Amino acid sequence: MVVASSMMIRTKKTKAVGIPTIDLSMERAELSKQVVKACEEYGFFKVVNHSVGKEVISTLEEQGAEFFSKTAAEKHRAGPATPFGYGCRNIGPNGDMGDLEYLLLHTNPLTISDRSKTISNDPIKFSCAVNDYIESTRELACEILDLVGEGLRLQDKYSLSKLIRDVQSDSLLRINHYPQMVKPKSWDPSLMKGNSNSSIGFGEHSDPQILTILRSNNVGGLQISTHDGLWIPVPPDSNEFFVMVGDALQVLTNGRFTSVRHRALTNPLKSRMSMMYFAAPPLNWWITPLSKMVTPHNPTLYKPFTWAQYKQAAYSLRLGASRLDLFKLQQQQDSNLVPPSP
Ligand SMILES: C=C1C[C@]23C[C@@]1(O)CC[C@H]2[C@@]12CC[C@H](O)[C@@](C)(C(=O)O1)[C@H]2[C@@H]3C(=O)O
Ligand SMILES: O=C(O)CCC(=O)C(=O)O
Ligand SMILES: [Fe+2]
Repeated sequence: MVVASSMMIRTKKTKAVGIPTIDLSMERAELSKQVVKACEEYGFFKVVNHSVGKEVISTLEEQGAEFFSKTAAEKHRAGPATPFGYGCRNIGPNGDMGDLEYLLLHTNPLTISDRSKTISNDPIKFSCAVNDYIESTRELACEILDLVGEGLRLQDKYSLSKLIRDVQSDSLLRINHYPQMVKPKSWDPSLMKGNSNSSIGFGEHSDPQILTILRSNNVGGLQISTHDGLWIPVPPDSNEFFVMVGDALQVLTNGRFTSVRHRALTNPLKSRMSMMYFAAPPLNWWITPLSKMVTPHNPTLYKPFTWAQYKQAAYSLRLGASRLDLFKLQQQQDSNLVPPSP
């Protein structure tokens, strides 16, 4: 591992696994190498020494907490989330359920100001908190994508961040609230995990976008899945951010990076609040492997598609689906079936 440091975590199977932790203040050439390495190995890492202001984070956290403390009837005024607005237990349009409630917002400032009217008694305060947080996390996402551009030695190192800087970007902000869960007598066993007291807050999936910037309060629950199928609990850190590779970045890098599968469990003692900025391109932009990522040895793995086409596929499938399979080139899917030439 070339990562600067890592948090050592012991899973139930007592396998020690390090989650890469990357110090953004380190020297640039080494930093870009570490970012690429973490994206390749895990599709997930923690960043420290980022430039997002503490007040920007705490202001949105306060606004989120104020909203979730309202009565159910008040909260439902901001819903249902189809897909934007307030949602409770239902995730997406295809019957996925989890023990959480959430606000899902498009990052376009006009839609935020409109939505804020149903979310807060002080809509201007709410929309300012949301806009400031989006601006800061977008900058962080761009910084990381520029480091990826440098680490991969792309001709235009800004080509990835350009995808999400556009004013028409389809990026989203989500605030999830996982209430403290005391196991009731009539518990739905399908939502329980093993014999622990935790239930599934947000089921296993990968994020469809380019990059996710996640931050939570100091309550654990997030887990990532390793290549050998183990679930790794991620120790929470309310001052720092976690970065996840999404499906679109997997395609842009022609499979060199893999989008990370993850899930969130509830905590039996404390409620958890997380905030995700999902960095996405404009709807009509094409997602196709970057030319530098395609060589005779690494032929393109995916059919070209627009972000709108990918979203349509994502929303037609269940949360945990491996939706990228729909866009794999037939040649690649069937390569194992082709008999070797004589
Ligand atoms: C079940 C679903 C919820 C989701 C849309 C989908 O049909 C499949 C992808 C899901 C996901 C996961 C990451 C983000 O939380 C999200 C907003 C996204 O872009 O894709 C959700 C979607 C959602 O909750 O609407
Ligand atoms: O709440 C979390 O920690 C993760 C949620 C998540 O993965 C999502 O909203 O896509
Ligand atoms: Fe996610």
